[in-house]
Amino acid sequence: MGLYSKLAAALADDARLARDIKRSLVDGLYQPFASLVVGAVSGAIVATAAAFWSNDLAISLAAGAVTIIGLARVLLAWIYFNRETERSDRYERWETYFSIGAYAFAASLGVLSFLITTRSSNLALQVITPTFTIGYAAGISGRNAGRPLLAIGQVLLSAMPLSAGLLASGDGERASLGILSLLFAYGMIDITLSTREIIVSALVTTREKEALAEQFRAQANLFDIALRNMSHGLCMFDVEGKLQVWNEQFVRISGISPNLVHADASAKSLFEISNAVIDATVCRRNPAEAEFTEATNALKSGNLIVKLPDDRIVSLMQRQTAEKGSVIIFEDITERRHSEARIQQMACYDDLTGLLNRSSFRSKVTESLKSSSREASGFAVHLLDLDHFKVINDTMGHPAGDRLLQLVADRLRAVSQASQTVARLGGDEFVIIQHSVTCPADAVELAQHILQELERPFEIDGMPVTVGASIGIALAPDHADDEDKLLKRADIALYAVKADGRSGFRIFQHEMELATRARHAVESDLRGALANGEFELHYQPIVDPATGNAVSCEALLRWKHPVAGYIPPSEFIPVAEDTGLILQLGEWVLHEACQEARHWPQDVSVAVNLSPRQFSEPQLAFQVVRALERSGLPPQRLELEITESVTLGATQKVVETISNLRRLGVRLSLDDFGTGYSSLSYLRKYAFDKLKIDRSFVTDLSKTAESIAIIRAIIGMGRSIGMVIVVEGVETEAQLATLREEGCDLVQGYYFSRPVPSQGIRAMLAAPGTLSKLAS
Ligand SMILES: Nc1nc2c(ncn2[C@@H]2O[C@H](COP(=O)(O)O[C@H]3[C@@H](O)[C@H](n4cnc5c(=O)[nH]c(N)nc54)O[C@@H]3COP(=O)(O)O)[C@@H](O)[C@H]2O)c(=O)[nH]1
Repeated sequence: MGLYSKLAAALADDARLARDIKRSLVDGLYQPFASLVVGAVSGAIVATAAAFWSNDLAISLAAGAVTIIGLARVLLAWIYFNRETERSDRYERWETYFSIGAYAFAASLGVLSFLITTRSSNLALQVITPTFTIGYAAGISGRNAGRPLLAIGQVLLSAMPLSAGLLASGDGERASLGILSLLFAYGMIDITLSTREIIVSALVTTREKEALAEQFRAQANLFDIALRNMSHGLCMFDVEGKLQVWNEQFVRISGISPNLVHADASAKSLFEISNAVIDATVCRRNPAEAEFTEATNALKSGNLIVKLPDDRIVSLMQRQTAEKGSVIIFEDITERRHSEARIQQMACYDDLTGLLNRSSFRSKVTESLKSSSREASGFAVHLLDLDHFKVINDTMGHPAGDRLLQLVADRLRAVSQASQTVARLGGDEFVIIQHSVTCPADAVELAQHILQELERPFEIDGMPVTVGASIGIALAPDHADDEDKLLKRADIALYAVKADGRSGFRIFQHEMELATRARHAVESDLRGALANGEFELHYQPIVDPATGNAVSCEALLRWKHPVAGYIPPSEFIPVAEDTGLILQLGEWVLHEACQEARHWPQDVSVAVNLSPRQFSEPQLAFQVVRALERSGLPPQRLELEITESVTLGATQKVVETISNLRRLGVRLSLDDFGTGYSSLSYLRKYAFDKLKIDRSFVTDLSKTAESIAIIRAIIGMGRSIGMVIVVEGVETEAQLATLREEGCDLVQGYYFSRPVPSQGIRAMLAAPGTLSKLAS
């Protein structure tokens, strides 16, 4: 490539150079400072010598210029070194300043050489000055090669006048020196351009390296930040299992002393130091394998859970690196495990009793069904309901109710063997799965055992509390082969126990299901019966045995089913109570009875039965007022009959309802006395007007001496607290005679009349002779 093309290429390349490289090249012009000083001082020495020895004004002027310019350049360099910020921000300006000084110095040196070769005859000067100039040009071509135009300019400005002077001398030897000097300048320019290429490429390479190093440093820094700030522990092992990289979290999570964690520590030694053991609940253990080998194998499949000596649980996850090493991520999952266990506990167990809950029970039944079909063995489901739990809950408060449920759960746990499953389905409903039941007798035995255990009094708040239980039993696979059906059939059996008066157990029988279906049919028909006018009230007189006059009549509900005919209240009242229909029905009875009583003699009252469910209805007192208002019946002519179960579970609401009713002026009778708790304290507390002794005592009058004794005692007690005693179920003259002898206030029963429709009772009341004839 020719010199010109080289120069053009260099200049074009120069234009493309990045600013910082150009800045470095300009900076290079001022470096080293000493070289500038040496150049200026040597130039000044040569110039002084020339001025002194030549005794020529022009030479002296040129020598002065060399000296002054040289010194000015030193001053410029000094200023440059003292303006640190300015010199890098405004390097173009500093390049210009330097170029002016450099061109001026080269030109003055060239002029001095020209003048000496043409005007001085001093041999020493003719040697020293050109030599210095050529030396200067040679040095400058290398020193300033980074700025080629400047270096070439300096070479030309210093060497060309020297060549011109030598050529102009007319002397052949000097002329050849002049030509040599020209060739020298050409060579220097070529060297400048080549050197420039080397310098620039070195600078570019350095710059790229620095950029790479910076990039690497930034990445390393980011990596370090990421390592330090990750919540997980991390360590990286090389192909030989030697530690290469780790973070603080690794040290913290692994519990290994920090001074034992160092580069090249082996994975095996770290594992051993940590004293970690593989969590057997997660990994299948192979006792033959050493812990570390087993851990390594487990990690190969991706994940490993270990337990540390301080009971922390750590999860390890391994990834292989491209270099066949491995990166292991550590996570302390102790908290997560505990939360999972808590969630699991909450999902599967009943919070109050710690027994399995309904959903776990269902899964257990499913499991039991599967295993029973595999092993051809049977099992029993005992569905258990506490008797009168509501009463205890209402009277003693919910905390006491909760305590009772916990104590019941404890006893159930104690009676059931380890293989049996005990669960609480909700409220006071418990269930037990009894495994390996070969015959119904096995289930009977357990049910009896449970009942015995639950009959023993519990101690709550220092007080003995007695509850019974009812148990419905279904046998698998005989009664059902799916959990829904099994539970449903246990429930049907339980319902049968309750219908029989509770406190016992029954094993499911298919007839029970028929009864349940019939009950469901009643339930669905009952919903439309009121609207269809299928109900009517019959009335039964309550008679004064002394006069034979009816003092009141009890209203008794009858359902005239369009297909089934008369359905007795014992069949539909419990269904109406369960479904809540009793609330509407009860209101209708109240209205109907009050309206009817308006047609009776004024001294005859009407007695209306109220179900316990009606008492939980805040509107009851209002309904009574409305019935009285609409019928115009005076409140004193209305008697409300309630059973003991209402008073037993007396909540504040019930107490308020009873006192509201009393304030209205209506009278209250306690019905079926003697069949329940027969508590004297209730009689006093609610100040009933009447007490009705249950008809079962009258039935037994002729059979047991006890019945008469009880009736006598109740009559005596009632009298003492000013209550009217009514005895129900009088069917014979003999019974009437006995009761009259005992001083019974009022009697009721078939002996006088069965319950009759309104026309019948009206006729009876209009002709009192009918009843008195019987009474006499
Ligand atoms: N909440 C409501 N309950 C009601 C209502 N109407 C009735 N009932 C309750 O239904 C139960 C059964 O009643 P019923 O079949 O009508 O039987 C009553 C009488 O017929 C019967 N009785 C009367 N005298 C005799 C007799 O000499 N022998 C005999 N075997 N039975 C007789 O007793 C029933 C009345 O009992 P009681 O209520 O205890 O006074 C029954 O519990 C009714 O309370 C209603 O409208 N609401």
